[in-house]
Amino acid sequence: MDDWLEEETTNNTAALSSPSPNMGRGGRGGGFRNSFNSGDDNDTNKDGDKWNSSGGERGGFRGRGGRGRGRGFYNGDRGNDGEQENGFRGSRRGGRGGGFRRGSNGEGRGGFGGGYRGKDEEIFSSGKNGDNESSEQNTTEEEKPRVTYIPPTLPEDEDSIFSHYQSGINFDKYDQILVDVSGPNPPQAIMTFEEAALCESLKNNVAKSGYVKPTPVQKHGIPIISAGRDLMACAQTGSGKTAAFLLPILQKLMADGAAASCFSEVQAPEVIIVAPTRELINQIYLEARKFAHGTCVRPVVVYGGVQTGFQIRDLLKGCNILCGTPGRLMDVINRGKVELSKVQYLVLDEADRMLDMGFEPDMRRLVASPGMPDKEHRQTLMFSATYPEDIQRLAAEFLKVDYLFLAVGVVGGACSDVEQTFLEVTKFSKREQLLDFLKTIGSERTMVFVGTKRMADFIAIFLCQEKLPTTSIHGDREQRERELALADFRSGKCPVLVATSVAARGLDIPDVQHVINFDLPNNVDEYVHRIGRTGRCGNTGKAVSFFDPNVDAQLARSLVTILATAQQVVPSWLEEVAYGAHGTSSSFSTGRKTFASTDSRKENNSSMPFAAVGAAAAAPPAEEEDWG
Ligand SMILES: Nc1ncnc2c1ncn2[C@@H]1O[C@H](COP(=O)(O)OP(=O)(O)OP(=O)(O)O)[C@@H](O)[C@H]1O
Repeated sequence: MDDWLEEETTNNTAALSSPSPNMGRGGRGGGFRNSFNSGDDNDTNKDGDKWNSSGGERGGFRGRGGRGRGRGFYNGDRGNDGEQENGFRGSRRGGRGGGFRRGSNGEGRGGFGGGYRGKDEEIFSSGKNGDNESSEQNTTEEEKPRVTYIPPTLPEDEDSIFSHYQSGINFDKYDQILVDVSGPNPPQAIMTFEEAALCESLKNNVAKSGYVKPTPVQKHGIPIISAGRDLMACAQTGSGKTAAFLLPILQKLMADGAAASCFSEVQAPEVIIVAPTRELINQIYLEARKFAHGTCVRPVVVYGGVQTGFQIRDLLKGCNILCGTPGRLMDVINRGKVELSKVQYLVLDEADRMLDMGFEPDMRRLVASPGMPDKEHRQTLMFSATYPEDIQRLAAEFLKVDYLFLAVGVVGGACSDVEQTFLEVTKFSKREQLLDFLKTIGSERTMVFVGTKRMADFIAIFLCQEKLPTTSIHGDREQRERELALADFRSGKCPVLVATSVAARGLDIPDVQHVINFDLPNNVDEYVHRIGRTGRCGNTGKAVSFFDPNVDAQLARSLVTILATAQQVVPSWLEEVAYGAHGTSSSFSTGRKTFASTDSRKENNSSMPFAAVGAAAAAPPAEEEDWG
C-alpha cells in the first residue's frame, strides 16, 4: 500500500470565524509585553535586534516558548470540528509565542504566530530563498510533520467560478504601452478575442470572466503560443499574464481533442505549470478551472501543506493540466503517479523566481525527469514582471534557440497605475507611522510587507491590539491558517494583511488599495512585485514605503530608476541618498548582479540573427538604461 493511502483523512474544512475577542487557553508564553523575545527559540539571535529596538514603546509582544498551547487572544467562532482558527496559533513544529487566535468559545489551542520553524528554515524572508516553498524539498520525509490539512471543497456554481472584479479606468491605457517582441519571425498580434479563434466553450468562459478585450500581453502572447513558439514574456504586474498562457494552451488541447480525463493509477498530463508559492499556484489552478469549465479538460493542483493523499486521490481522477509548487510536484512525480511523456507545455510562472537559486535545482530536476520531453519536443513558456539579466541567460537554457522575448513596457518596471510614495523613517518610528497611516485610511484593504516571519507576527499582534482587524501570512503559518488569512483578507473581514515575501508575487486580490513596505525588500524586483498587489487590471492603487537610510541605502538608485521609469515624483532626499554619500557605486545595486532593461540577447549580441519587432506599437528604442 502506498504510504499516502495511510494518511489521516480527517477533513479539516474550515468554517470562517467572525471576530469576537475572547481569551483562549493555549500555550505558555502568550500575551503582550514591552519587548519581543522569542525565549528559547533557536532562532532568537538571528533578528533579535530588530525586536528589542522597537520594544518599550507601545506594548510589544513577548512570546515565550510554548508548544502550541499559548494563552492568548482567541477571536471568532470555532469551526465544526473544533480545530479551526482564524487568527494565530502555534505551529505543530513546536510553535512558540503566546496565543492569539479566534474562536467563539475561548478554548483555542495554540499560540500566536504559527511558531518558528526549526533550524532548517530561514528567518529572513527577503533574500533569494525568501519565505517561500523552496524549503519543502530540502526537508526529508522523516523530519516533516504529518500533514493532514484538506482544503475546503470548492464551490461548483458558476457565480463562484466566474466571480471577478471590474477592470479599472486605466484598462484602455494598456493599449498605449510600448510592446517589443524580439526573436525570429514573431506572429502577428491579435486585437480581439475573436481573432484568437477560441472554441465556443472557451469563448463563453472568457465572456463570463468579464474579459471584453485582450490586454497587450494577451494580444501578443496568445498568437505566439498558438504558433507553437517558446516564449519568455515580461509584462507589468496585474496585466493578465495568466490568461495569456492559459487560453492558447486550452485552445490547443481542445483542438487536439485532448483525451477526456479519467481515472488511472498513473496520470499523463499534457501541461505542467509551476509557480513559487502555494497560494499562487492555487490561484492559477482556479483560473485554469474557470477557463476549462464545461470542457473535458481537467486541471489539478498539488502544493505543500495539504495532505498528499488527498491531492493524489484527486490527481488520479484525471489530469490534463497539472499545476504545482516544485516540492510537491516532484514528490508526486517521484511517487510514480505522474508520467511526463505526454507533456506538450511546460509553464514557469514568476519565471525569474523559478530559476533563481532557490528553485533552479528543482527546475533542472523537473526537465531531466524520466519521460519529460526535451526542450525541442515541448513548448516552454515563461512569464514574469521582472527578468534580471543573469536569469534571462539561464532561462534561455530551458528554451528553444529561436524563442521569442515579449516585453510589454519596461522590463522589470513597476506598474504605472500604482502611486508610489517613500517616507524617510528610522527603525524606531516605523511602527507608530504604520499605525497612524492605517488609522487615517479606515478600512481600505491594505497589505503590509515586512522582512521576517517574526516581524509579521509581531506587527499583526500589535495592530490587533490597536483594534485594527488584522491577519497575517508567512511561511511558518500552517496552510489552513494561510488560506484562512487570505480568505479573511479577501472578504474584508480583516482589511489588513501583514505578509512576508511569500505573498509578494502573483496574488490577485480584489480591491487592495494600499501596499505598505514596512520593511523594504533587499532587491528591487521584489519591490516591483510587492507593490503590484495593488493597481491591477487598470485599477489604481497606492504604495507607501518606509525607507530607513541606515538599512535601505543600497536600494536607493534602483528605486529612483523605478520611480522615474514609472513617471513618478522622485523625492529629493531619496535622490540624495542615491547619488550622495551612499550612492557612489557606478551601477545600481539591486541585490543581484544586474537586471535587464530588455531582451538580454540584444545587449549581448549586436549581430543577433533576428530583428526586434514592435507589433502593436512602434518598438521603443532598445533603451540602454544604466541599471547594471
Ligand atoms: N482581458 C482582460 N479583461 C479583463 N480582466 C482581465 C483580462 N485579463 C486578465 N484580467 C484580470 O486581471 C487580473 C490580473 O490578471 P493576472 O493575475 O493574470 O495578472 P498578472 O499579469 O499575472 O499579474 P502578476 O504579475 O502580479 O502575477 C485578474 O483578475 C484577471 O482575471
